Amino acid sequence: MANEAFNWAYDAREDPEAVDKDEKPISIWPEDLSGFREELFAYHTQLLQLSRRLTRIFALALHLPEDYFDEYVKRPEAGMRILHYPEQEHSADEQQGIGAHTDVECFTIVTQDDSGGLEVLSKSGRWIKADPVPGSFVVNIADCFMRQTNDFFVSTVHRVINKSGKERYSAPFFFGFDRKKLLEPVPTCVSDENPMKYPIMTGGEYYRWRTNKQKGTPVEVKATTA
Ligand SMILES: O=C(O)CCC(=O)C(=O)O
Ligand SMILES: [Fe+2]
Repeated sequence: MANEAFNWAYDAREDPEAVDKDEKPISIWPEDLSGFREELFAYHTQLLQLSRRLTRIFALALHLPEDYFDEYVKRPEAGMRILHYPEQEHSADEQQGIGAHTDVECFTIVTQDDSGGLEVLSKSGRWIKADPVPGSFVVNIADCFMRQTNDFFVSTVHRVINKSGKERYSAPFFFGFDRKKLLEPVPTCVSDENPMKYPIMTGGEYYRWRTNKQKGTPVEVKATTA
């Protein structure tokens, strides 16, 4: 086994800025683990608020008004996963914890223990260790943000190989924009010389296309023209 995980999704009841507190939650939680949901959401809510702040910093970095993404993060996507990578006997060809991939949403905040094992692909095609630094996170750009910035921000290809000889724990937080909104290019990332490279669709349409693609089911998604 390469890893085992527990996943959960955004829950309006745990979002201090929720626009619709009555939105029905979708995640299923174990009933017999006292404090499990509460403890995880205490952390999740902090990361949610940090992510909203990060979108303001990203907006400034893109030479946009600071509040440019505020409308996109009123009802954000905010899935989280706690992962356990068992101690592994590894050989050269069978050492993957998670194979090379990019994440789907806007960006991912990764909390990891001190085992190491997360690697990111550099522009020159070399794997670089994203070694854990105490008190810091790894933040990876993901595909929706790459689309919206027309490749100005590039998704980080990453993988995990647990070579530590002990168990590894991590907790990625996947932050994305409101799925109902169009993944329109931000104005500072398109021009006559640099037209939009991607068909424009909502975050929800894109997500469905991506997850079906991963399952190997070919689907047609019609691009919505802005
Ligand atoms: O375990 C990690 O450090 C990263 C996990 C990851 O890339 C993922 O779950 O998408
Ligand atoms: Fe990932």
